[in-house]
Amino acid sequence: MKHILVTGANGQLGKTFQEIASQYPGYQFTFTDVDELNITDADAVNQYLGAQTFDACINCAAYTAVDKAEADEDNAFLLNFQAPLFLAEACSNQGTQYIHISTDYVFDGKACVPYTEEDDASPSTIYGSSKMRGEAAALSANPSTVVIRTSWLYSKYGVNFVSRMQELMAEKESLSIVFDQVGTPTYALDLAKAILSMLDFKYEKLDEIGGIYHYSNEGVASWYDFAVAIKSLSGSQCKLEPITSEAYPTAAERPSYSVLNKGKIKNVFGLEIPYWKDSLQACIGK
Ligand SMILES: NC(=O)C1=CN([C@@H]2O[C@H](COP(=O)(O)OP(=O)(O)OC[C@H]3O[C@@H](n4cnc5c(N)ncnc54)[C@H](OP(=O)(O)O)[C@@H]3O)[C@@H](O)[C@H]2O)C=CC1
Ligand SMILES: Cc1cn([C@H]2C[C@H](O)[C@@H](COP(=O)(O)OP(=O)(O)O[C@H]3O[C@@H](C)C(=O)[C@@H](O)[C@H]3O)O2)c(=O)[nH]c1=O
Repeated sequence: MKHILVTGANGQLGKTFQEIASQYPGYQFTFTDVDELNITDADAVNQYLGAQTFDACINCAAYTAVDKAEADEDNAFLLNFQAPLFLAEACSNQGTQYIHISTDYVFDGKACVPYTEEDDASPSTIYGSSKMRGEAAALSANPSTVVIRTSWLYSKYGVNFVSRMQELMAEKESLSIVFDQVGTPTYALDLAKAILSMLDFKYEKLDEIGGIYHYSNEGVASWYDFAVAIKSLSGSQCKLEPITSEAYPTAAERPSYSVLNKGKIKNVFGLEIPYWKDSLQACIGK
């Protein structure tokens, strides 16, 4: 029986792991959030990982408020850079496989073909910079770290673009949504299952293939396209207007293109990835 520690377990990805845990009888899960294990406390992290034997630690905790981070740099870096370093070091000391989640926002968005793991990260936001530093710190302290970059995550838990759109569509007659930022939505349930199948598929060898992997759903969409699909699946009558980013100023400037190339994760782990609209239907239909 493999023992998996999930940190940040009350966030949307963490709750998704909680939802599916019973479908994986080969794994024993320990779920922690800040009250049980504050990952910004190095001593607490060392003690927690030293007190029990974990085969893997999946870190779902992060500072994810992209606009707020612009004026809250210290806290964003504490959670997204320092804390992953503490976890990666503690995992290395204990022989625990560290799985770290990162983001498409490490890219500046100037590309026009999907980003591979070899492409240079050059974030334009504090959130993206803090996540980029976190990836690098974890990999340098513990080269067997598996970093999974994902994008536009949604689920039935917490606040995300899908829940926000559904709420706004119910309140307003019309919404304006940017169409010049393009990426790929990712259903947290698909990501969680992919991570568990990675642990299962080549678990014995996982520590030999540390590095960065890209995972999102298949396909490409703008936020406007995403909103149109949410509207259609939710049966909303709200009018949606496509606008440019210039017409929707935000504290953090999002990448205009952040599609991830998933060739590596599919080749190494033999993953089959669902198309984003099918997964959206699976989420909203639930
Ligand atoms: N959301 C998205 O669209 C995307 C997310 N990602 C990445 O995916 C991962 C999961 O994101 P998501 O599930 O959306 O994140 P959430 O923001 O939903 O969840 C993060 C969780 O971490 C908890 N947390 C905060 N501080 C600490 C701490 N010091 N110690 C332990 N736990 C803490 C939060 O608690 P509290 O709420 O009380 O602060 C929350 O429960 C992150 O690494 C994120 O960067 C990547 C791409 C897209
Ligand atoms: C609510 C709203 C947003 N938007 C725009 C703003 C922004 O450019 C885009 C997305 O909005 P959000 O702020 O909801 O999403 P954002 O917080 O940028 O989402 C990001 O979160 C982090 C954690 C990640 O790692 C990324 O992969 C990505 O998922 O939609 C509109 O155009 N109209 C609207 O009414």
